[in-house]
Amino acid sequence: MMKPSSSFYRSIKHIISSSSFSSFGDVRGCSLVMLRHYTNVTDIQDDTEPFSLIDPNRIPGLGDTWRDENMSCEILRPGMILLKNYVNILGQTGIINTCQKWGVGPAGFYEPKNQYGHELRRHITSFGKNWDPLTGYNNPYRSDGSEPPAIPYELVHLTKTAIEVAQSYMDELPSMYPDTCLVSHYSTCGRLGLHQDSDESVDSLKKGLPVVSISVGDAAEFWYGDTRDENKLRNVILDTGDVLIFGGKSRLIFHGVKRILPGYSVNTIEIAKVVMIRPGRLNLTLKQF
Ligand SMILES: O=C(O)CCC(=O)C(=O)O
Ligand SMILES: [Fe+2]
Repeated sequence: MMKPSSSFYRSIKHIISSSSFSSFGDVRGCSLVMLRHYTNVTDIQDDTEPFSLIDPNRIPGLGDTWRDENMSCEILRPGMILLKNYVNILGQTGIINTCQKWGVGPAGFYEPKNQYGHELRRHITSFGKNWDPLTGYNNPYRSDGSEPPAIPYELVHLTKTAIEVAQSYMDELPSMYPDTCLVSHYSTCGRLGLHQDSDESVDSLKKGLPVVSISVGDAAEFWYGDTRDENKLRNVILDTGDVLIFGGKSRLIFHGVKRILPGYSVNTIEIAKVVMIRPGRLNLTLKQF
C-alpha cells in the first residue's frame, strides 16, 4: 500500500504556514479534501506520523486489550529493558494472524542466504521499509517488485505504548515512531549471529532511537554485550509475549539469538489452542529508520 510521502506533509505544512484559512479557497482537489479531516492544524506537526483516519487516542485500548496484566519489568542495562509478559495471549495470536495475513504469498516470507550462500534458518519478511541481510535498506522492493505493506496499525500502537511503559521505568529512553518492522520466524534449530543493528539513518542511531523486539512462540536465548567477546556477553531468555527494548546508550549493543528453546514456554500451549503456529519462534523488530 502506498504511504503518503513526507513531502506531502511538508507541502501541506507550507500551505498552512503561508496561508490563512480564508485563502484555502485557492487550494483545490485532494489537498483541500485531506485538510478538512483536520480539526486542528497542530495535529500534523510530526512528519514521521502517517495520516490515519483512525485516531489512536480515541480507540478504547486497541493495543491495550493486547496488554497482559501480569507484566513485569527488568532493567538489563542503561537504555535496555525487558517487559516480561507484555503481550497477552489475545495479542500474541493477533500478531501471528497479522503476520500470516501479510507474510504469506510470493513476496512474503522467504529464507534469505548470507554472503556465503548459506541459508540463515529463519524466514523473514518486512513491513514498512524493506530490509534484507545482504543489501540492508538499499533495495526498497520485494521479490515481485512491490513495496512491503505498511506496518499494521495495531503493531505501531503496541510499539508506542511499550516504549511509554519502558520510559516510565527508565530515564533517557527516547521515543520513536516505527517505520520499519522486520518479521522473522526461526525454526527450532534457528539462530542469529552476533551483530549490531546499524543500518538505520545516522540521525536515528545518533539519537539512540530504540529498537523494539516482540517475541511470540518458542522462547529464545538471547545474548548481548558491548563487544563480540563471547566471555563478556550476557544472556536473557526471551519468552512468548516478552518485549525487549534497547535504545539510548544501548542502541548499538552486539546481540544475537544463541538458540531456540522448544518446549520451554508454557504459554505456547495456550497459543496453540487458538492458532496452529508451526514450531519455532516469531520475532518482530520495529525501528525508526
Ligand atoms: O530475534 C531476535 O530476538 C533478534 C532479532 C534481531 O536482532 C534482528 O533482526 O536484527
Ligand atoms: Fe538485531
